[in-house]
Amino acid sequence: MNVNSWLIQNASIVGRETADIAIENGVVTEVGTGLTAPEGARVLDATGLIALPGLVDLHTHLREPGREDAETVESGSRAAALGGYTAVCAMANTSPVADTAGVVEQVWRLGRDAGLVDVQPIGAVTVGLKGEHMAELGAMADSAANVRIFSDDGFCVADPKMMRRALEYVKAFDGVIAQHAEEPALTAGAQMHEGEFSSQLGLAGWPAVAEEAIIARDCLLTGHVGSRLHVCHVSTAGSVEILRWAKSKGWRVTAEVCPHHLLLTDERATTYDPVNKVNPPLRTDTDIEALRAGLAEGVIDVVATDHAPHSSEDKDCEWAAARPGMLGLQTALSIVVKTMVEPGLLDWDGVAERMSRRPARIAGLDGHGLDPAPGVPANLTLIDPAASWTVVPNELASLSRNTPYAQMTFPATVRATFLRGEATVLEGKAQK
Ligand SMILES: NC(=O)N[C@@H](CC(=O)O)C(=O)O
Ligand SMILES: [Zn+2]
Ligand SMILES: [Zn+2]
Repeated sequence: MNVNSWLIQNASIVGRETADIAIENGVVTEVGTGLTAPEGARVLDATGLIALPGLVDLHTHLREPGREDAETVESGSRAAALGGYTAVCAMANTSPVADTAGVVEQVWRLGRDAGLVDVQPIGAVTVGLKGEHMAELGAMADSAANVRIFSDDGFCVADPKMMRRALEYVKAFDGVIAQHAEEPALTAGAQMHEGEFSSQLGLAGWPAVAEEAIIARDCLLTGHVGSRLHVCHVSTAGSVEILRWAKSKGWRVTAEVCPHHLLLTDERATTYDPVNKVNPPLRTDTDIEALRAGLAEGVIDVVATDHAPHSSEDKDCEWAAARPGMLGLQTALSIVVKTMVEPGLLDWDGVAERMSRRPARIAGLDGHGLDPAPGVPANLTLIDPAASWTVVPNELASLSRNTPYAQMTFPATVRATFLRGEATVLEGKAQK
């Protein structure tokens, strides 16, 4: 038996026609009806399931090196595979920071050894994420990790001159600067969204303008320099308007929204449960509506998880002391189904576009984000759209437990995930 050869029968291909998918040695060889199994192949009955190109996450925090108690490359990879992902981009805010060829190669190797998803390291823009000196972007790009996205995520590249230089530098290899848009002078001490609830609770607010001012500035810089900007975790209605304007200029700007910003509001802070503390913070119903519309329209290109595991010592404390961030990899698809597919804002092709094809294109991940067709690497996920599930924190694959969705029931489950024909998930269970 060849572990990378399969006949997947009766799957709905990206929500369209029902067909069989034949996979030989990790590559799709045929898509059609009544196919015979390749030699040595295993057969999987996918009646009622939807086959999507494997999901690609542009924004994942694995905590290795440095905080292996919160997540390792392997545990995060497992959570990703269970969430339907075949590739994740690993943020640079590790310890040490991924600001050298050595560290990005280490993360890349750990991902390859875990073998559950392709782990594509993101490199830091500045040394130690400090915003003072540019990191060795070229050396990271030329390394075995082949870095194309650079980000100081967790922190904003606040100095406009540094941002301009970084945008200019990455043009040489068609790289992207992914910005955590937060004007630090406007968010000092901030604990949650600045609005009705922050006044009520007496917590320092994080105003929408702190995000919007940086996005507007960076769009202008990118337009001026002719480089590529990607905006991380867009969270406000005003940001969507600015992005629409920047795109109308033809500037090379892309943007992501996180599932939690499509579903949860700042009212969650009234629980004082730090599981709801995240950066940028949960916003308002008006923002949610604009983010959903922007994602449907394509002003926001992709859904990214910002999976941010934190140990209980960093989360089970009072609100002000807790680290911001929440788990995301295993719930992202279900939340997109709930917030976008069920209300009729996206169909399955739209989901494939925003969770697989576009993120793969932005990250330059060849072999990902491709619909099943002869000759394409078999990176696939099989979804049961009719099933539902309830989030039980202890059952998640992450080493951390900081999900805001405990005991919530969501539509759609991931039944199987294939990485180059190897089943990383079968019957909803991780295979290693
Ligand atoms: N989103 C968060 O609240 N936290 C992220 C950093 C970040 O994405 O800004 C983390 O690394 O924990
Ligand atoms: Zn961030
Ligand atoms: Zn992040």
